[in-house]
Amino acid sequence: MSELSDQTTAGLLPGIKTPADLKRLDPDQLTLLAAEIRDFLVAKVSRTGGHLGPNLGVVETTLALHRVFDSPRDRVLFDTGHQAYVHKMVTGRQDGFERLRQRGGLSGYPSQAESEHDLIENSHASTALSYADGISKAFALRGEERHTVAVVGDGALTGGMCWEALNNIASAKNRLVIIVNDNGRSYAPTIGGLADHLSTLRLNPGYERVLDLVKDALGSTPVVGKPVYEVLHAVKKGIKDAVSPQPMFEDLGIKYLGPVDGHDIQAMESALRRAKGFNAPVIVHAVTRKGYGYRPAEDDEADCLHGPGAFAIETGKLLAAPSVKWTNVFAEELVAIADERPDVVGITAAMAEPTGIAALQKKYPERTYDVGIAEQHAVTSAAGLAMGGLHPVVAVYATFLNRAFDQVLLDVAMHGLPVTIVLDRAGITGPDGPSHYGIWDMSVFGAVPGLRIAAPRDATTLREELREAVAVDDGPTIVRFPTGSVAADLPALRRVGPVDVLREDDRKDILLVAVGAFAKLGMEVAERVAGQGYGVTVVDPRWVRPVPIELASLSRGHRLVVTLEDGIRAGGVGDAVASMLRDAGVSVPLRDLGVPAGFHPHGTRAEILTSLGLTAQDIARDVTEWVSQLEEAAAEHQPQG
Ligand SMILES: Cc1ncc(C[n+]2csc(CCOP(=O)(O)OP(=O)(O)O)c2C)c(N)n1
Ligand SMILES: CC(=O)[C@@H](O)[C@H](O)COP(=O)(O)O
Ligand SMILES: [Mg+2]
Repeated sequence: MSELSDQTTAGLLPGIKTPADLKRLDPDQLTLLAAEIRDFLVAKVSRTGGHLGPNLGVVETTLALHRVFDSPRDRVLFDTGHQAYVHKMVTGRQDGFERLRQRGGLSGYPSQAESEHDLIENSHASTALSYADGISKAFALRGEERHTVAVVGDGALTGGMCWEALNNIASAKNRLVIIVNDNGRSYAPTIGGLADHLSTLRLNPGYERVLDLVKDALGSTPVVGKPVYEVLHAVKKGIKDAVSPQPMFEDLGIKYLGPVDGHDIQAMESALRRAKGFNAPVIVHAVTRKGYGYRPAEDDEADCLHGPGAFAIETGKLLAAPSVKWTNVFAEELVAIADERPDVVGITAAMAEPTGIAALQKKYPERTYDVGIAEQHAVTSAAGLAMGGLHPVVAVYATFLNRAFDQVLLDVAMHGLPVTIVLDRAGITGPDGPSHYGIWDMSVFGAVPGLRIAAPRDATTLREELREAVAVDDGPTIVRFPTGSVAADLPALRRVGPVDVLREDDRKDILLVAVGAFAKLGMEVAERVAGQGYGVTVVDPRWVRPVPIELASLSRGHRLVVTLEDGIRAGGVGDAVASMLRDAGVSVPLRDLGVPAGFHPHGTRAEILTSLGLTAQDIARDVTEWVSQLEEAAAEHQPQG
C-alpha cells in the first residue's frame, strides 16, 4: 500500500502537500480526494466566506491539470483567480484556509508571496490569456520546453482581452493549453454569442443525461461526501472526451478538444495529456457545474453561491442579518427614476445582482443590457445608446471601471454624451484585496474634461445625487459609493451651491471637507477636535469633481482646511481643492487626507482604513497637531515688544 493509502482512514487530503502527491493516487483515491476537497471547501468557506461556487466547480479540473503538468516548471494561470482555492489546497496551503481573505491570512486570489505556484494576483477578469501568450512566447524564445496552462472561465471569456490574446496565440503557435471552465455562468448565466456557441458544444446529448444523473443522485443529501463519491463512480464510464473539429476556434488556428466532462478526472486527464502532446495552442473545453456537489450552491438561482459571506452548512443561508446596502438604495431609486424616465436604460457587465441592476432588469427587461464581463464595451455601447437618444446608467464596481478610462474620456466625455456611471464598491473594500480597491476613480476620472463626479454621504444624498446625475444631458456623470451597509442619514444645516454644511463654528479654526461616506468620519473627527477647544466646520461637497467653487468662500478666513476622501490622495479631491483655492486666491493652509496610492493588502475595510491612519482618533490627533503648529508659527511671527 502506498504511504498515501495508509491515510485513507484519516482522509487523503492532509497528505497532499504538493502536486507530486497527486500523481501517486489511483482513480478511486482521486475520486475520494475530490469528495474530501468539497467537504473541506464547504466547511472552511462556510466560516470565512469566499468564492465557494466557482471552486466547487473546478475540483476535478484542478486535480487533473496538476497531475498532467509540472507546476511551477509549467506555469498554471487562473482567470479569474477566485477559482484557485483547490490549486492552493494542493500546493501546500490547506492550513491557510482558517484565515482565508482575512488580514494577514490567505489571499482569496493567487499570491506570489504565498507560493511559487502562483502568478496572476490581479482579480480582474479576462487577462490570463494575454499573460499566457507572453509567457509561452518567452519560453519559446528562451528555448525552454515548458508548458503554459490557463484556466479561463466562460464568463472571463466574454472579455475583449481574451480575443485579442487568442488572435495572437493562434499566430504565435507556441505550446499553450487553454482550459475553458465552462459552467455556463458568470454570476448569472453567461450571456452573448460566445456563451451560446459554447452551449451548443456542451449540449451533446450525452452531457444532459450524465449531468441529470449526477443531480438526481445528489438529491438525497444537502452536504457533499459519500453520495458524490458514488455518483462520480457511476459517471466514470460516462462521457469520454471527444475530439471534434470546432470551426470557431479551429479557424482561428487553435485546436479544440471537447466538450469534456470537467467532473470526470480521467476524462480530463486524458484530454489534457492529448493537449499537452500537441505542443501547440489548444483549447480543452471542460463542461462543469458551478457549485457542483453542494446542493444549496447548485440550487442557488442567483449565483450558485458565487461569493457568500459566512453561511449555515445545512442550508447555505447567510449567517449575517440582512442590512440595507448602498446597492439596495441605488437599485430602488434607479427603478423609481426609470418609472418616470422612459429614456433611462441600465447596463451591467455580468453583475446585475451585485450592482443592483437586477431590480431594473426585473421590471424593465427590455431596458436593461447585460454585456458580459466587458466594461470597455459597456461604456462605449452606452455612448451609442446616448447617441440614440437614451440616458444609460452603467453600474460597475469602481475598480472595474479603471480598464475603461479611454472609453469614458474619448467615447463619452469628448462627445458630451449623457451617460451616468454608478460605481459601487468605491474606496477600500477589504477581503478581495488590492485589485478590488475602488480608490482610483476620483483621481483618474477627475481628470476627464466635462465629467462630473458625485459622492453621496448617505441614502438620502445617494437618491438626490443619482437624480441630479441622470438630469445632466451634456456630459457624463459618475455617482460613487462604498461597499456594505448604507450610512445613517446625516442632515445638513444649510446648502451653499452644491455643498452641504453639516457642522458650523464661527471661530473658523478648521474647515473639514469630508467626501462621500467619509462625512460620518469627518463629523466624528470634528467632535474630537472641538473637544480640544478648536472651532470646526464640516462640509460635504456632494459633487467632488470638478470641485465646487463655493469651497473657496467657505474656506476663506479659516486657519486650516483639511480634506478627507476614500480615494487616493494623488490627484484626488484634496489636490483639486488646493488647486482651486490657489486659483481663487484663497491662501489657507490645506492638508489632504486619503488613501496613499499603493497596492494595499486584503483585510476588512475597517482594518485597512485603520492601518492607513484613517480613523477618527488618528485624524483628530493629526488635525490638532497641525493647527497647534500653525499657532506656534503665528506666535513666532508676532512683532516682539
Ligand atoms: C473585469 C472584471 N469585471 C468583473 C469582475 C467580477 N467577477 C468576478 S468573478 C465573475 C464571474 C466570472 O465568471 P467565470 O469566468 O465564468 O468564472 P466562474 O465564477 O463561473 O467560475 C465576475 C463578473 C471581475 N473579476 N473582473
Ligand atoms: C471575484 C470578484 O470579482 C467578485 O466575485 C468579488 O469578489 C465580489 O465582491 P463583493 O463581495 O464585494 O460583491
Ligand atoms: Mg463561469
